Amino acid sequence: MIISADSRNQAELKQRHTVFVHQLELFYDAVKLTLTAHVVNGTMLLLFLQGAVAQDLLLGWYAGLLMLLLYRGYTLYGYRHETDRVLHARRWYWHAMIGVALASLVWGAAGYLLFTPGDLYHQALLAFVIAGMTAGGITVLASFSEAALLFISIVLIPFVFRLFQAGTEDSMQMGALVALFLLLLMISARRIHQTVVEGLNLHYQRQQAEETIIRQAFYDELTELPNRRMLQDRLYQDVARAIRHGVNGAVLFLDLDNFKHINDSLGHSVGDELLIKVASRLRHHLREEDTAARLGGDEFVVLLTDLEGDEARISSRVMQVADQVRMALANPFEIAGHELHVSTSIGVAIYPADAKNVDDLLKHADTAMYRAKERGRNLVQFFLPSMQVAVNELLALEHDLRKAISSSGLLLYYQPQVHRDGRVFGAEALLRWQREDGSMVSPAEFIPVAEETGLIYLIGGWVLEEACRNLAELSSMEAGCDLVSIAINVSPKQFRQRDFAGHVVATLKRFGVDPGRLELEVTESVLVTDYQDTAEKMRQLRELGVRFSIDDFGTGYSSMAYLKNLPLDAIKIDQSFVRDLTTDPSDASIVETIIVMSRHLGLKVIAEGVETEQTLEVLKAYGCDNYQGYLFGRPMPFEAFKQRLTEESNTSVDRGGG
Ligand SMILES: Nc1nc2c(ncn2[C@@H]2O[C@H](COP(=O)(O)O[C@H]3[C@@H](O)[C@H](n4cnc5c(=O)[nH]c(N)nc54)O[C@@H]3COP(=O)(O)O)[C@@H](O)[C@H]2O)c(=O)[nH]1
Repeated sequence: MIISADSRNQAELKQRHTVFVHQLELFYDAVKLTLTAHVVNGTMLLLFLQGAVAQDLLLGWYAGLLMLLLYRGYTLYGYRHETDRVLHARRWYWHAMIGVALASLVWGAAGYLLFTPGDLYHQALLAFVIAGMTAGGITVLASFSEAALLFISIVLIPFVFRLFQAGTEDSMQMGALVALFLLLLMISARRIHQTVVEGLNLHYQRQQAEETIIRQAFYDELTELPNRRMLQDRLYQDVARAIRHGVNGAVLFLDLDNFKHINDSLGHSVGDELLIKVASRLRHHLREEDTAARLGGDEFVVLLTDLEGDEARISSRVMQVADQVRMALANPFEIAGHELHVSTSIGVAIYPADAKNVDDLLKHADTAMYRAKERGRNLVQFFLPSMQVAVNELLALEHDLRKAISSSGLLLYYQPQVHRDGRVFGAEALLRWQREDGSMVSPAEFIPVAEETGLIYLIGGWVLEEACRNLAELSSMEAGCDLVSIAINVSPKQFRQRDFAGHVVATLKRFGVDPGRLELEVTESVLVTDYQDTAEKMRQLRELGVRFSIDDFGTGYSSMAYLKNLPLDAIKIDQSFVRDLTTDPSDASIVETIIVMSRHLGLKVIAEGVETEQTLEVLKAYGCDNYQGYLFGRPMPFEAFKQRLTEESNTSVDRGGG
């Protein structure tokens, strides 16, 4: 409330000052005309009153008039050459007022000193000239009512006084008329002044409204940098200019690597402040003719224009600027008591070489920026045509994947997990995408795309639901199947969803599934990022009975701390160690170590990718009791998996088991 009243006051003050500056402008614009009126009327008076007034007096008055003209000419010259009329407006106002006061004195003196008592003819001539001066005066002085009122009062009152003082009937009648004229002039002066000021206020408000419209349409509200529309416009013009003049330009696409983390952990106001400071550093490090724009979020674009020379020179110049910008943003930011460190990935596209079209240029620079991120962030990457091919393929994949999600193109396969005695105790649910032509796309190919595009939320939700639906169906089957559990893969992004645990619980409830039969496979990266949040979600689900296993163990961080502290049930030894177990002694010792360690920690261990009997024998010898791999069955459709369970159950009944 206080802030808005404050800013309203400031806006009013600004308006008043701007209107005042325009009033002054109008005043000085009229000075030339005023000087002409002084010369013409003064000279007429000199001629008319020749012989009727003492020569010395007349010439003395005329000399005074010329002095006045000199002063006003001098102030007009000074005002015209003033470099900051806004800042020094007050000073020029006082010069204007002094000029008006002096003019009033000169013409007031005319009415008083050049008055001819008893000579009605010359009195009328004097009245004629003075009336002309004052009537003209109220229009040219209308921008300042005080100036107009001062002028007409000081000029006319001594003249009226002399007319009444003369005492004749004619002069007194003329005095009354001039007094009436003075009154009318005062009223007119006020009205003209009001019209002028209202006009100036309206002009100011319209100008402000236009500026606001332009600002909102072409500038980013937060950072006040040009926005996407303005950038596109400038880029369009500069590409055309570059082609015409045979020069080059560069588009630098900037993305702050850890902005999302800062925004999420410290709040949006800190995030906003950071963006404002980034914008200010960008402005500071660029030449006047270059443009820094904000596209939205933490994405900025810098436009470097007029780059001349051969390809090598241009590239090295752009690299130099890009590195300067990157380093400028790498200096810590002090915001709300935090010292924030930001790194920036920059993608570069050169025009017209890389593209002549605005959209393509921005796309290419964006693609290069993504490549910089893939290469490890905090880097500058120039666009290469091969990148575009990869991007197009990726976009096509994303498009097809979206279609597959909405048209039941996704399937869930199950790969049996078996115990030492060959009994199936569970299965890993593995996603399959069957294209319309029947071909299968590997999850290894599309899960990363789904992660990148956010489609993983939809897909992960579908997998959970499908697995629960299948688990419910298994529970309703005859004896022998009800102990089987299903493990699903949970992607890091999916796990970090705010309501992930709630969603799992709701889905289990919806299908009436025992939580103890659901296992969530998470990778080591999930466990080490945002530890508190991960631990909380795991505990919440573990309390209900949901189990957790670490997938691909040994390929990531392999921190002992999380093995000890998090509610884990099983470790899955990555197939890359299992595959060469019988031939590679290092892999053999890694596998053996993991098995021994798991046993000590009270964790179940499952070996993935078991393909041969020899591998199985070694695993058994090391004490590993649970296996998954082609040796026991490839991932298969749910119906086939059910069939397998039924067959096993029958075999065990035949053998007298149960
Ligand atoms: N977030 C999700 N990720 C998923 C989901 N479904 C699968 N995936 C991940 O995709 C990756 C590739 O999976 P896939 O092609 O299905 O490969 C799995 C098995 O088929 C394969 N496997 C199993 N046994 C053997 C074997 O004996 N030899 C051999 N060469 N390959 C074998 O291993 C993959 C199992 O991987 P893992 O999850 O590490 O246990 C893979 O990373 C999946 O995780 C999903 O629904 N969500």
